[in-house]
Amino acid sequence: MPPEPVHPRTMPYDKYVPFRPLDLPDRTWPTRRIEAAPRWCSVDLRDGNQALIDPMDPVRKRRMFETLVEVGYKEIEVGFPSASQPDFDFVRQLIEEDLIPDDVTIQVLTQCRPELIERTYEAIAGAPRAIVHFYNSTSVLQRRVVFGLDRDGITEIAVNAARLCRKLEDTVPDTEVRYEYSPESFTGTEPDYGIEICEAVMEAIDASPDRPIILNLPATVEMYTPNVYADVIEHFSRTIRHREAVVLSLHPHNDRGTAVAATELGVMAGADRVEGTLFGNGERTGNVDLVTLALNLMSQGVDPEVDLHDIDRIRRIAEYCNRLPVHPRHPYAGDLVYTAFSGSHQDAIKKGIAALRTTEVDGEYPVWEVPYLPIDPAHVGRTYEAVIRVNSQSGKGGVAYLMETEFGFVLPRRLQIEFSRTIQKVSEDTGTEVSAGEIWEHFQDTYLPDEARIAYRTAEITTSNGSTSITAQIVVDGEARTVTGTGNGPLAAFVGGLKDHADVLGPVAEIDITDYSEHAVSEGSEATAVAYVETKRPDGTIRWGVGTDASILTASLKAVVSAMNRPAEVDDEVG
Ligand SMILES: CC(=O)SCCNC(=O)CCNC(=O)[C@H](O)C(C)(C)COP(=O)(O)OP(=O)(O)OC[C@H]1O[C@@H](n2cnc3c(N)ncnc32)[C@H](O)[C@@H]1OP(=O)(O)O
Ligand SMILES: CC(C)C(=O)C(=O)O
Repeated sequence: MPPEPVHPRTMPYDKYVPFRPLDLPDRTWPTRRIEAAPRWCSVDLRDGNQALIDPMDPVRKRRMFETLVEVGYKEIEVGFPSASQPDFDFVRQLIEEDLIPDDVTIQVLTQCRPELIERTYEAIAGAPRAIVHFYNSTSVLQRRVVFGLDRDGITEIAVNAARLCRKLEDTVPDTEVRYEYSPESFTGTEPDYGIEICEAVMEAIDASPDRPIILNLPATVEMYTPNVYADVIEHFSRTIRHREAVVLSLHPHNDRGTAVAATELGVMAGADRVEGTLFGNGERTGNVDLVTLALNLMSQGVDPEVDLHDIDRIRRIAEYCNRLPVHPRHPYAGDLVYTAFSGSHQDAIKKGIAALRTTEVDGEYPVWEVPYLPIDPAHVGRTYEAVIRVNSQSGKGGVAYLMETEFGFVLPRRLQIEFSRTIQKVSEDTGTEVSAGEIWEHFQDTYLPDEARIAYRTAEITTSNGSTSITAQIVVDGEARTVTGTGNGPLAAFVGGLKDHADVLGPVAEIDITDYSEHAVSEGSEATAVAYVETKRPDGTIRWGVGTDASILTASLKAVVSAMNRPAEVDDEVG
Protein backbone atom coordinates (compact mmCIF):
# COMPACT_ATOMS: atom_id res chain seq x y z
CA MET A 1 0.00 0.00 0.00
CA PRO A 2 1.43 3.44 -0.90
CA PRO A 3 1.35 6.04 1.90
CA GLU A 4 -1.75 8.24 2.24
CA PRO A 5 -1.63 11.45 0.13
CA VAL A 6 -0.35 14.39 2.15
CA HIS A 7 -2.50 17.53 2.52
CA PRO A 8 -0.17 20.21 3.89
CA ARG A 9 -1.65 22.62 6.41
CA THR A 10 -2.44 26.03 4.91
CA MET A 11 0.04 28.74 5.90
CA PRO A 12 -1.49 31.98 7.30
CA TYR A 13 -0.82 33.92 4.11
CA ASP A 14 -4.00 35.95 4.56
CA LYS A 15 -2.26 37.82 7.41
CA TYR A 16 0.02 39.57 4.93
CA VAL A 17 -0.56 42.26 2.33
CA PRO A 18 1.33 42.40 -0.95
CA PHE A 19 3.58 45.34 -1.76
CA ARG A 20 2.21 47.91 -4.19
CA PRO A 21 4.56 48.32 -7.14
CA LEU A 22 5.37 51.79 -8.43
CA ASP A 23 3.88 52.59 -11.81
CA LEU A 24 6.93 53.35 -13.94
CA PRO A 25 6.18 52.15 -17.47
CA ASP A 26 9.03 54.18 -19.03
CA ARG A 27 11.67 52.58 -16.82
CA THR A 28 15.09 52.42 -18.47
CA TRP A 29 17.09 50.27 -16.06
CA PRO A 30 16.28 46.86 -17.60
CA THR A 31 18.45 47.48 -20.64
CA ARG A 32 21.34 49.15 -18.85
CA ARG A 33 24.62 47.40 -18.01
CA ILE A 34 26.90 47.99 -15.05
CA GLU A 35 30.17 49.11 -16.60
CA ALA A 36 31.99 50.46 -13.54
CA ALA A 37 32.06 49.63 -9.86
CA PRO A 38 29.88 51.85 -7.68
CA ARG A 39 31.42 53.75 -4.78
CA TRP A 40 31.64 51.15 -2.02
CA CYS A 41 31.06 51.85 1.64
CA SER A 42 31.61 49.14 4.22
CA VAL A 43 29.26 49.19 7.18
CA ASP A 44 30.78 46.10 8.86
CA LEU A 45 31.82 48.06 11.92
CA ARG A 46 28.35 49.55 12.39
CA ASP A 47 25.42 47.68 10.86
CA GLY A 48 27.42 44.45 10.91
CA ASN A 49 28.62 44.97 14.47
CA GLN A 50 25.20 46.00 15.84
CA ALA A 51 23.80 42.63 14.71
CA LEU A 52 26.35 40.40 16.41
CA ILE A 53 25.69 38.17 19.38
CA ASP A 54 28.98 39.41 20.82
CA PRO A 55 29.85 42.83 19.40
CA MET A 56 33.45 43.22 18.33
CA ASP A 57 35.94 44.06 21.04
CA PRO A 58 38.59 46.74 20.35
CA VAL A 59 41.08 44.21 18.97
CA ARG A 60 38.52 42.79 16.57
CA LYS A 61 37.35 46.25 15.50
CA ARG A 62 40.88 47.27 14.71
CA ARG A 63 41.48 44.05 12.76
CA MET A 64 38.31 44.60 10.78
CA PHE A 65 39.16 48.23 10.05
CA GLU A 66 42.66 47.36 8.83
CA THR A 67 41.30 44.56 6.68
CA LEU A 68 38.68 46.81 5.10
CA VAL A 69 41.41 49.32 4.31
CA GLU A 70 43.61 46.60 2.81
CA VAL A 71 40.77 45.32 0.64
CA GLY A 72 40.42 48.84 -0.70
CA TYR A 73 37.31 50.37 0.82
CA LYS A 74 37.61 54.16 0.84
CA GLU A 75 34.51 54.91 2.89
CA ILE A 76 34.08 52.96 6.10
CA GLU A 77 31.27 53.43 8.60
CA VAL A 78 33.22 52.89 11.80
CA GLY A 79 30.43 53.00 14.35
CA PHE A 80 27.59 54.75 16.11
CA PRO A 81 29.79 56.74 18.52
CA SER A 82 26.93 58.30 20.48
CA ALA A 83 25.46 54.87 21.25
CA SER A 84 28.13 53.51 23.54
CA GLN A 85 31.49 54.26 25.08
CA PRO A 86 33.26 51.44 23.17
CA ASP A 87 31.98 52.83 19.85
CA PHE A 88 33.03 56.34 20.86
CA ASP A 89 36.44 55.14 22.00
CA PHE A 90 37.07 53.24 18.80
CA VAL A 91 36.45 56.36 16.68
CA ARG A 92 38.75 58.33 18.99
CA GLN A 93 41.41 55.65 18.71
CA LEU A 94 41.36 55.76 14.91
CA ILE A 95 41.73 59.54 14.98
CA GLU A 96 44.19 59.94 17.86
CA GLU A 97 46.45 57.12 16.75
CA ASP A 98 46.37 58.43 13.19
CA LEU A 99 45.16 55.11 11.78
CA ILE A 100 43.10 56.51 8.90
CA PRO A 101 44.93 56.53 5.56
CA ASP A 102 44.77 59.74 3.53
CA ASP A 103 42.44 58.28 0.94
CA VAL A 104 39.99 56.77 3.44
CA THR A 105 37.03 58.62 4.96
CA ILE A 106 35.41 57.40 8.13
CA GLN A 107 31.64 57.59 8.48
CA VAL A 108 29.67 57.72 11.73
CA LEU A 109 25.98 57.10 12.29
CA THR A 110 23.60 58.98 14.54
CA GLN A 111 19.89 59.24 15.15
CA CYS A 112 18.37 62.70 14.56
CA ARG A 113 18.45 63.52 18.27
CA PRO A 114 20.34 66.63 19.42
CA GLU A 115 22.26 65.02 22.28
CA LEU A 116 23.36 62.14 20.04
CA ILE A 117 24.39 64.49 17.25
CA GLU A 118 26.43 66.60 19.67
CA ARG A 119 28.22 63.53 20.98
CA THR A 120 28.88 62.46 17.39
CA TYR A 121 30.72 65.71 16.70
CA GLU A 122 32.78 65.21 19.85
CA ALA A 123 33.74 61.82 18.47
CA ILE A 124 34.96 63.06 15.09
CA ALA A 125 36.92 66.08 16.34
CA GLY A 126 40.39 66.08 14.84
CA ALA A 127 39.61 63.61 12.02
CA PRO A 128 40.82 64.93 8.68
CA ARG A 129 37.59 63.91 6.98
CA ALA A 130 34.32 62.41 8.18
CA ILE A 131 30.89 61.62 6.85
CA VAL A 132 28.20 62.34 9.42
CA HIS A 133 25.35 59.98 8.66
CA PHE A 134 22.03 60.88 10.26
CA TYR A 135 18.81 58.97 9.87
CA ASN A 136 15.24 58.75 10.93
CA SER A 137 12.59 56.30 9.98
CA THR A 138 10.13 57.56 7.39
CA SER A 139 7.97 54.49 6.80
CA VAL A 140 4.20 54.59 7.07
CA LEU A 141 4.30 51.95 9.82
CA GLN A 142 7.00 53.60 11.93
CA ARG A 143 5.45 57.05 11.58
CA ARG A 144 2.36 55.55 13.14
CA VAL A 145 3.63 53.09 15.74
CA VAL A 146 7.07 54.44 16.73
CA PHE A 147 6.86 58.21 16.36
CA GLY A 148 3.12 58.92 16.35
CA LEU A 149 3.83 61.70 13.87
CA ASP A 150 2.58 62.70 10.45
CA ARG A 151 4.84 63.35 7.47
CA ASP A 152 5.55 66.96 8.48
CA GLY A 153 6.53 65.89 11.97
CA ILE A 154 8.95 63.33 10.63
CA THR A 155 10.38 65.84 8.14
CA GLU A 156 10.91 68.30 10.96
CA ILE A 157 13.02 65.75 12.89
CA ALA A 158 15.29 65.29 9.89
CA VAL A 159 15.53 68.98 8.99
CA ASN A 160 16.30 69.99 12.58
CA ALA A 161 19.04 67.38 12.68
CA ALA A 162 20.49 68.71 9.42
CA ARG A 163 20.49 72.25 10.76
CA LEU A 164 22.14 71.20 14.02
CA CYS A 165 24.80 69.32 12.10
CA ARG A 166 25.65 72.40 10.07
CA LYS A 167 25.86 74.42 13.27
CA LEU A 168 28.18 71.94 14.94
CA GLU A 169 30.68 72.10 12.09
CA ASP A 170 32.25 75.03 13.97
CA THR A 171 33.18 72.64 16.76
CA VAL A 172 35.34 70.54 14.41
CA PRO A 173 37.30 73.13 12.44
CA ASP A 174 40.00 70.65 11.40
CA THR A 175 37.56 68.18 9.91
CA GLU A 176 36.15 68.23 6.41
CA VAL A 177 32.59 67.12 7.15
CA ARG A 178 30.34 65.57 4.51
CA TYR A 179 26.79 64.40 5.09
CA GLU A 180 24.72 61.37 4.51
CA TYR A 181 21.02 61.22 5.20
CA SER A 182 19.00 58.00 5.29
CA PRO A 183 15.21 57.96 5.24
CA GLU A 184 15.37 54.73 7.21
CA SER A 185 12.80 52.05 6.30
CA PHE A 186 12.68 53.65 2.86
CA THR A 187 11.14 50.53 1.37
CA GLY A 188 8.12 51.04 3.63
CA THR A 189 7.92 54.73 2.70
CA GLU A 190 5.77 56.17 -0.09
CA PRO A 191 8.25 57.06 -2.89
CA ASP A 192 6.92 60.62 -3.21
CA TYR A 193 7.37 61.23 0.51
CA GLY A 194 10.87 59.76 0.37
CA ILE A 195 11.75 62.36 -2.24
CA GLU A 196 10.03 65.16 -0.32
CA ILE A 197 11.92 64.56 2.93
CA CYS A 198 15.25 64.15 1.14
CA GLU A 199 14.75 67.46 -0.68
CA ALA A 200 13.98 69.17 2.63
CA VAL A 201 17.17 67.74 4.14
CA MET A 202 19.21 68.78 1.10
CA GLU A 203 18.03 72.32 1.51
CA ALA A 204 18.84 72.41 5.22
CA ILE A 205 22.31 70.96 4.59
CA ASP A 206 22.82 73.25 1.61
CA ALA A 207 23.94 70.45 -0.69
CA SER A 208 25.68 71.53 -3.87
CA PRO A 209 27.61 69.83 -6.67
CA ASP A 210 30.83 70.84 -4.85
CA ARG A 211 29.54 69.47 -1.59
CA PRO A 212 27.03 66.82 -2.53
CA ILE A 213 24.98 65.01 0.05
CA ILE A 214 24.83 61.24 0.11
CA LEU A 215 21.16 60.26 0.02
CA ASN A 216 21.06 56.67 1.15
CA LEU A 217 17.88 54.76 0.33
CA PRO A 218 17.88 51.73 2.56
CA ALA A 219 15.94 48.57 2.11
CA THR A 220 16.05 48.51 5.91
CA VAL A 221 13.74 45.55 5.55
CA GLU A 222 13.73 44.02 2.10
CA MET A 223 10.01 44.18 1.41
CA TYR A 224 9.65 43.83 -2.33
CA THR A 225 11.22 42.24 -5.34
CA PRO A 226 14.42 43.65 -6.87
CA ASN A 227 12.63 45.02 -9.93
CA VAL A 228 10.40 47.16 -7.70
CA TYR A 229 13.45 48.45 -5.78
CA ALA A 230 15.00 49.34 -9.13
CA ASP A 231 11.85 51.16 -10.25
CA VAL A 232 11.78 53.15 -7.02
CA ILE A 233 15.47 54.03 -7.33
CA GLU A 234 15.11 55.10 -10.96
CA HIS A 235 12.07 57.17 -10.08
CA PHE A 236 13.97 58.80 -7.20
CA SER A 237 17.03 59.48 -9.34
CA ARG A 238 14.95 61.03 -12.12
CA THR A 239 12.71 63.06 -9.83
CA ILE A 240 14.88 64.44 -7.00
CA ARG A 241 15.70 68.09 -7.50
CA HIS A 242 19.38 69.01 -7.88
CA ARG A 243 20.38 65.47 -8.71
CA GLU A 244 23.86 66.85 -9.43
CA ALA A 245 24.18 67.62 -5.71
CA VAL A 246 23.31 64.05 -4.74
CA VAL A 247 25.35 60.89 -4.38
CA LEU A 248 22.61 58.29 -4.61
CA SER A 249 23.41 55.44 -2.28
CA LEU A 250 21.84 52.03 -1.65
CA HIS A 251 21.79 50.13 1.62
CA PRO A 252 20.03 46.84 0.96
CA HIS A 253 19.23 44.13 3.46
CA ASN A 254 18.55 40.54 2.55
CA ASP A 255 15.21 39.66 4.17
CA ARG A 256 13.85 38.12 0.97
CA GLY A 257 17.22 36.66 0.05
CA THR A 258 17.58 38.98 -2.95
CA ALA A 259 19.78 41.80 -1.65
CA VAL A 260 22.47 41.23 -4.26
CA ALA A 261 19.95 41.24 -7.11
CA ALA A 262 18.22 44.32 -5.71
CA THR A 263 21.53 46.15 -5.45
CA GLU A 264 22.57 45.28 -8.97
CA LEU A 265 19.26 46.42 -10.41
CA GLY A 266 19.41 49.53 -8.18
CA VAL A 267 22.82 50.40 -9.63
CA MET A 268 21.45 49.86 -13.14
CA ALA A 269 18.64 52.19 -12.13
CA GLY A 270 21.05 55.02 -11.35
CA ALA A 271 22.58 54.53 -7.89
CA ASP A 272 26.18 55.74 -7.48
CA ARG A 273 27.13 54.11 -4.23
CA VAL A 274 26.50 50.91 -2.26
CA GLU A 275 26.71 50.24 1.46
CA GLY A 276 27.15 46.65 2.60
CA THR A 277 29.33 44.23 4.51
CA LEU A 278 31.84 41.48 3.93
CA PHE A 279 30.02 38.21 3.23
CA GLY A 280 26.70 39.88 4.09
CA ASN A 281 26.86 40.00 7.87
CA GLY A 282 24.27 42.38 9.32
CA GLU A 283 20.86 42.74 10.85
CA ARG A 284 18.63 39.61 10.61
CA THR A 285 19.45 38.04 7.24
CA GLY A 286 22.26 40.50 6.76
CA ASN A 287 23.30 43.49 4.72
CA VAL A 288 24.09 43.10 1.07
CA ASP A 289 27.34 41.19 0.56
CA LEU A 290 30.06 43.45 -0.85
CA VAL A 291 32.26 40.49 -1.79
CA THR A 292 29.60 38.88 -3.96
CA LEU A 293 28.79 42.20 -5.61
CA ALA A 294 32.44 42.83 -6.41
CA LEU A 295 33.10 39.38 -7.81
CA ASN A 296 29.89 39.47 -9.81
CA LEU A 297 31.35 42.56 -11.47
CA MET A 298 34.69 40.86 -12.07
CA SER A 299 32.94 37.89 -13.66
CA GLN A 300 31.43 40.34 -16.16
CA GLY A 301 34.78 41.88 -17.05
CA VAL A 302 34.30 44.97 -14.84
CA ASP A 303 37.04 46.12 -12.43
CA PRO A 304 35.55 45.65 -8.94
CA GLU A 305 38.08 48.14 -7.48
CA VAL A 306 38.71 46.01 -4.41
CA ASP A 307 41.42 43.42 -3.81
CA LEU A 308 39.97 39.97 -3.17
CA HIS A 309 42.98 37.97 -4.30
CA ASP A 310 43.11 36.12 -0.99
CA ILE A 311 39.45 35.52 -0.25
CA ASP A 312 40.14 32.81 2.33
CA ARG A 313 42.19 35.19 4.44
CA ILE A 314 39.48 37.86 4.29
CA ARG A 315 36.90 35.25 5.18
CA ARG A 316 38.95 34.02 8.15
CA ILE A 317 39.28 37.57 9.46
CA ALA A 318 35.55 38.24 9.03
CA GLU A 319 34.78 35.00 10.84
CA TYR A 320 37.16 35.93 13.64
CA CYS A 321 35.79 39.46 14.01
CA ASN A 322 32.11 38.52 13.73
CA ARG A 323 32.41 35.19 15.52
CA LEU A 324 30.07 33.86 12.86
CA PRO A 325 30.86 31.30 10.18
CA VAL A 326 30.60 31.92 6.45
CA HIS A 327 28.41 29.25 4.89
CA PRO A 328 30.20 26.56 2.82
CA ARG A 329 27.91 27.45 -0.09
CA HIS A 330 28.45 31.21 0.21
CA PRO A 331 29.02 32.69 -3.28
CA TYR A 332 32.71 32.89 -4.21
CA ALA A 333 33.92 32.35 -0.63
CA GLY A 334 32.35 29.17 0.71
CA ASP A 335 34.43 26.05 1.16
CA LEU A 336 32.41 24.12 -1.41
CA VAL A 337 31.76 26.66 -4.12
CA TYR A 338 34.57 25.64 -6.44
CA THR A 339 33.94 21.96 -5.88
CA ALA A 340 32.06 19.56 -8.13
CA PHE A 341 30.92 16.22 -6.79
CA SER A 342 28.55 15.30 -9.58
CA GLY A 343 29.81 13.24 -12.46
CA SER A 344 28.65 15.28 -15.44
CA HIS A 345 29.95 18.52 -13.90
CA GLN A 346 33.32 16.91 -13.23
CA ASP A 347 33.49 15.62 -16.76
CA ALA A 348 32.72 19.06 -18.19
CA ILE A 349 35.17 20.84 -15.86
CA LYS A 350 37.92 18.40 -16.73
CA LYS A 351 37.32 18.91 -20.45
CA GLY A 352 36.93 22.67 -19.98
CA ILE A 353 40.25 23.01 -18.17
CA ALA A 354 41.96 20.89 -20.83
CA ALA A 355 40.47 23.12 -23.57
CA LEU A 356 41.52 26.27 -21.69
CA ARG A 357 45.11 25.03 -21.50
CA THR A 358 45.21 24.82 -25.29
CA THR A 359 44.50 28.57 -25.50
CA GLU A 360 47.41 29.52 -23.25
CA VAL A 361 50.22 31.72 -24.47
CA ASP A 362 53.21 31.97 -22.09
CA GLY A 363 51.16 30.18 -19.44
CA GLU A 364 48.26 32.69 -19.60
CA TYR A 365 44.87 32.00 -21.10
CA PRO A 366 43.10 34.96 -22.76
CA VAL A 367 39.63 34.54 -21.20
CA TRP A 368 38.23 32.19 -18.59
CA GLU A 369 35.70 29.74 -19.95
CA VAL A 370 35.19 26.57 -17.94
CA PRO A 371 31.77 24.98 -17.48
CA TYR A 372 30.29 25.27 -13.99
CA LEU A 373 33.02 27.62 -12.73
CA PRO A 374 31.93 31.25 -13.20
CA ILE A 375 35.37 32.54 -12.19
CA ASP A 376 38.86 31.07 -12.07
CA PRO A 377 39.30 29.91 -8.45
CA ALA A 378 42.95 30.97 -8.67
CA HIS A 379 41.85 34.61 -9.00
CA VAL A 380 40.63 34.56 -5.41
CA GLY A 381 43.52 32.49 -4.12
CA ARG A 382 41.81 29.13 -4.35
CA THR A 383 43.67 26.18 -5.81
CA TYR A 384 42.29 23.62 -8.24
CA GLU A 385 42.96 20.83 -5.76
CA ALA A 386 39.49 20.87 -4.34
CA VAL A 387 37.66 21.62 -7.58
CA ILE A 388 36.80 18.00 -8.15
CA ARG A 389 35.88 15.79 -5.24
CA VAL A 390 34.47 12.33 -5.36
CA ASN A 391 31.43 10.82 -3.69
CA SER A 392 28.60 8.55 -4.82
CA GLN A 393 27.34 11.25 -7.22
CA SER A 394 30.60 11.29 -9.14
CA GLY A 395 31.37 9.48 -12.33
CA LYS A 396 34.53 8.33 -13.99
CA GLY A 397 35.49 11.92 -14.90
CA GLY A 398 36.11 12.92 -11.29
CA VAL A 399 38.17 9.87 -10.45
CA ALA A 400 40.15 10.24 -13.67
CA TYR A 401 40.71 13.95 -12.98
CA LEU A 402 42.13 13.27 -9.52
CA MET A 403 44.27 10.38 -10.76
CA GLU A 404 45.72 12.67 -13.42
CA THR A 405 46.09 15.93 -11.50
CA GLU A 406 47.17 14.46 -8.18
CA PHE A 407 49.18 11.43 -9.27
CA GLY A 408 49.98 11.90 -12.96
CA PHE A 409 48.15 8.75 -14.12
CA VAL A 410 46.25 9.35 -17.37
CA LEU A 411 43.90 6.38 -17.30
CA PRO A 412 42.57 5.05 -20.61
CA ARG A 413 38.84 5.59 -20.94
CA ARG A 414 37.77 1.96 -20.32
CA LEU A 415 40.09 1.70 -17.31
CA GLN A 416 38.46 4.89 -15.98
CA ILE A 417 35.12 3.15 -16.22
CA GLU A 418 36.41 0.01 -14.53
CA PHE A 419 38.20 1.79 -11.69
CA SER A 420 35.41 4.29 -11.07
CA ARG A 421 33.12 1.31 -10.33
CA THR A 422 35.49 0.36 -7.51
CA ILE A 423 35.40 3.90 -6.13
CA GLN A 424 31.62 4.15 -6.59
CA LYS A 425 31.23 1.04 -4.44
CA VAL A 426 33.48 2.53 -1.76
CA SER A 427 31.55 5.80 -1.67
CA GLU A 428 28.19 4.01 -1.59
CA ASP A 429 29.36 1.78 1.26
CA THR A 430 30.80 4.62 3.33
CA GLY A 431 28.10 7.13 2.32
CA THR A 432 30.65 9.89 2.15
CA GLU A 433 33.41 11.48 0.14
CA VAL A 434 36.41 9.49 -1.04
CA SER A 435 39.54 11.63 -0.77
CA ALA A 436 42.27 11.72 -3.38
CA GLY A 437 44.52 9.83 -0.96
CA GLU A 438 41.93 7.10 -0.52
CA ILE A 439 41.43 6.85 -4.28
CA TRP A 440 45.16 6.36 -4.65
CA GLU A 441 45.19 3.66 -1.97
CA HIS A 442 42.41 1.81 -3.77
CA PHE A 443 44.22 2.17 -7.07
CA GLN A 444 47.37 0.69 -5.58
CA ASP A 445 45.50 -2.12 -3.84
CA THR A 446 43.67 -2.93 -7.05
CA TYR A 447 46.35 -2.61 -9.71
CA LEU A 448 49.72 -2.21 -7.98
CA PRO A 449 49.54 -4.40 -4.85
CA ASP A 450 52.74 -4.88 -2.87
CA GLU A 451 52.01 -8.54 -2.48
CA ALA A 452 50.17 -10.68 -4.99
CA ARG A 453 49.81 -14.27 -5.99
CA ILE A 454 51.80 -13.76 -9.19
CA ALA A 455 54.89 -11.56 -9.13
CA TYR A 456 57.07 -10.42 -12.02
CA ARG A 457 60.85 -10.64 -11.49
CA THR A 458 62.99 -10.19 -14.64
CA ALA A 459 62.97 -10.77 -18.37
CA GLU A 460 65.48 -11.17 -21.18
CA ILE A 461 64.35 -10.31 -24.65
CA THR A 462 65.93 -11.01 -28.01
CA THR A 463 64.73 -10.14 -31.47
CA SER A 464 65.64 -11.77 -34.74
CA ASN A 465 63.97 -11.81 -38.17
CA GLY A 466 61.03 -9.75 -36.89
CA SER A 467 60.25 -12.22 -34.13
CA THR A 468 60.73 -11.52 -30.40
CA SER A 469 61.67 -14.15 -27.86
CA ILE A 470 61.33 -13.73 -24.11
CA THR A 471 62.65 -15.56 -21.07
CA ALA A 472 60.92 -14.11 -18.04
CA GLN A 473 61.10 -15.05 -14.39
CA ILE A 474 57.89 -14.94 -12.42
CA VAL A 475 56.86 -16.24 -9.02
CA VAL A 476 53.49 -17.95 -8.55
CA ASP A 477 52.36 -18.72 -5.01
CA GLY A 478 56.00 -18.46 -3.89
CA GLU A 479 57.23 -20.87 -6.59
CA ALA A 480 59.68 -19.56 -9.23
CA ARG A 481 58.69 -20.15 -12.85
CA THR A 482 60.48 -19.42 -16.10
CA VAL A 483 58.22 -18.24 -18.89
CA THR A 484 59.55 -18.60 -22.39
CA GLY A 485 57.73 -17.55 -25.49
CA THR A 486 57.96 -16.07 -28.95
CA GLY A 487 55.76 -13.55 -30.68
CA ASN A 488 55.65 -10.41 -32.82
CA GLY A 489 56.60 -8.30 -29.79
CA PRO A 490 57.57 -8.68 -26.12
CA LEU A 491 53.98 -8.63 -24.85
CA ALA A 492 52.81 -11.21 -27.36
CA ALA A 493 55.84 -13.39 -26.53
CA PHE A 494 55.16 -13.14 -22.80
CA VAL A 495 51.43 -13.83 -23.10
CA GLY A 496 52.18 -16.76 -25.42
CA GLY A 497 54.66 -18.24 -22.91
CA LEU A 498 52.15 -17.98 -20.04
CA LYS A 499 49.96 -20.59 -21.70
CA ASP A 500 52.50 -23.29 -20.72
CA HIS A 501 51.86 -22.56 -17.04
CA ALA A 502 48.14 -23.21 -16.85
CA ASP A 503 48.85 -25.83 -14.17
CA VAL A 504 49.66 -23.11 -11.62
CA LEU A 505 48.13 -20.03 -13.22
CA GLY A 506 44.73 -21.48 -13.99
CA PRO A 507 42.46 -19.68 -16.50
CA VAL A 508 44.56 -16.46 -16.48
CA ALA A 509 47.26 -18.37 -18.37
CA GLU A 510 44.99 -17.98 -21.39
CA ILE A 511 44.54 -14.19 -21.40
CA ASP A 512 44.57 -12.07 -24.55
CA ILE A 513 45.62 -8.47 -24.70
CA THR A 514 42.87 -6.29 -26.15
CA ASP A 515 44.25 -2.79 -25.48
CA TYR A 516 47.50 -1.22 -24.43
CA SER A 517 48.76 2.27 -23.67
CA GLU A 518 51.64 3.89 -21.85
CA HIS A 519 53.02 7.26 -20.81
CA ALA A 520 55.73 8.77 -18.67
CA VAL A 521 55.11 10.19 -15.20
CA SER A 522 57.57 12.59 -13.63
CA GLU A 523 58.36 11.85 -10.02
CA GLY A 524 60.75 14.55 -8.89
CA SER A 525 63.53 14.50 -11.45
CA GLU A 526 62.93 10.81 -12.25
CA ALA A 527 60.63 9.84 -15.08
CA THR A 528 58.70 6.61 -14.54
CA ALA A 529 56.83 4.76 -17.23
CA VAL A 530 53.25 3.64 -16.68
CA ALA A 531 51.71 0.96 -18.82
CA TYR A 532 48.06 -0.03 -18.95
CA VAL A 533 46.88 -3.31 -20.51
CA GLU A 534 43.37 -4.46 -21.07
CA THR A 535 43.10 -8.27 -21.01
CA LYS A 536 40.37 -10.73 -21.87
CA ARG A 537 40.06 -14.06 -20.04
CA PRO A 538 38.77 -17.29 -21.58
CA ASP A 539 35.34 -16.70 -20.01
CA GLY A 540 35.18 -13.27 -21.66
CA THR A 541 35.81 -11.16 -18.53
CA ILE A 542 37.84 -8.04 -19.06
CA ARG A 543 40.48 -7.04 -16.55
CA TRP A 544 42.82 -4.08 -16.71
CA GLY A 545 46.32 -4.21 -15.33
CA VAL A 546 48.78 -1.43 -14.55
CA GLY A 547 52.56 -1.55 -14.31
CA THR A 548 55.14 1.06 -13.40
CA ASP A 549 58.87 0.93 -13.91
CA ALA A 550 61.79 3.01 -15.08
CA SER A 551 61.73 0.85 -18.24
CA ILE A 552 58.62 1.01 -20.39
CA LEU A 553 59.09 -2.63 -21.41
CA THR A 554 59.21 -3.82 -17.83
CA ALA A 555 56.22 -1.61 -16.97
CA SER A 556 54.20 -3.31 -19.70
CA LEU A 557 55.12 -6.85 -18.55
CA LYS A 558 54.22 -5.87 -14.98
CA ALA A 559 50.90 -4.54 -16.27
CA VAL A 560 50.11 -7.99 -17.72
CA VAL A 561 50.93 -9.61 -14.37
CA SER A 562 48.79 -6.98 -12.63
CA ALA A 563 45.84 -7.92 -14.86
CA MET A 564 46.37 -11.62 -14.13
CA ASN A 565 46.29 -10.96 -10.39
CA ARG A 566 42.90 -9.30 -10.60
CA PRO A 567 40.18 -11.51 -9.13
CA ALA A 568 37.29 -12.76 -11.17
CA GLU A 569 34.75 -10.84 -9.06
CA VAL A 570 35.41 -7.08 -9.00
CA ASP A 571 33.34 -6.63 -5.86
CA ASP A 572 35.71 -8.89 -3.96
CA GLU A 573 38.39 -6.27 -4.34
CA VAL A 574 36.59 -3.51 -2.51
CA GLY A 575 37.44 -3.65 1.13
C1 LIG B 1 18.08 50.36 10.68
C2 LIG B 1 19.21 50.62 11.58
O1 LIG B 1 20.07 49.81 11.66
S1 LIG B 1 19.28 52.07 12.38
C3 LIG B 1 20.62 51.94 13.51
C4 LIG B 1 20.20 51.17 14.68
N1 LIG B 1 21.32 50.95 15.51
C5 LIG B 1 21.24 51.05 16.82
O2 LIG B 1 20.20 51.39 17.34
C6 LIG B 1 22.43 50.66 17.61
C7 LIG B 1 22.79 51.68 18.65
N2 LIG B 1 21.68 52.26 19.35
C8 LIG B 1 21.64 52.36 20.71
O3 LIG B 1 22.51 51.91 21.41
C9 LIG B 1 20.49 53.12 21.29
O4 LIG B 1 19.40 53.07 20.40
C10 LIG B 1 20.89 54.58 21.58
C11 LIG B 1 21.93 54.59 22.67
C12 LIG B 1 21.43 55.29 20.34
C13 LIG B 1 19.65 55.38 22.00
O5 LIG B 1 19.06 54.69 23.04
P1 LIG B 1 17.76 55.28 23.79
O6 LIG B 1 17.99 56.68 24.13
O7 LIG B 1 17.43 54.33 24.85
O8 LIG B 1 16.64 55.31 22.67
P2 LIG B 1 16.12 54.22 21.65
O9 LIG B 1 17.16 53.82 20.68
O10 LIG B 1 15.42 53.15 22.35
O11 LIG B 1 15.18 55.10 20.81
C14 LIG B 1 13.91 55.31 21.16
C15 LIG B 1 13.58 56.75 21.06
O12 LIG B 1 14.32 57.43 20.05
C16 LIG B 1 13.45 57.84 18.99
N3 LIG B 1 14.18 57.61 17.79
C17 LIG B 1 14.53 56.40 17.30
N4 LIG B 1 15.23 56.58 16.19
C18 LIG B 1 15.34 57.90 16.00
C19 LIG B 1 15.96 58.64 15.01
N5 LIG B 1 16.62 58.09 14.03
N6 LIG B 1 15.89 59.98 15.11
C20 LIG B 1 15.24 60.56 16.11
N7 LIG B 1 14.62 59.88 17.08
C21 LIG B 1 14.67 58.55 17.02
C22 LIG B 1 12.24 56.95 19.15
O13 LIG B 1 11.12 57.55 18.60
C23 LIG B 1 12.15 56.83 20.65
O14 LIG B 1 11.61 58.01 21.17
P3 LIG B 1 10.75 58.01 22.55
O15 LIG B 1 11.68 57.58 23.61
O16 LIG B 1 10.35 59.43 22.67
O17 LIG B 1 9.61 57.08 22.34
C1 LIG C 1 20.75 53.58 9.21
C2 LIG C 1 20.21 52.86 8.05
C3 LIG C 1 20.92 53.20 6.80
C4 LIG C 1 20.22 51.40 8.23
O1 LIG C 1 21.12 50.81 8.78
C5 LIG C 1 19.16 50.65 7.60
O2 LIG C 1 18.17 51.25 7.19
O3 LIG C 1 19.26 49.42 7.52
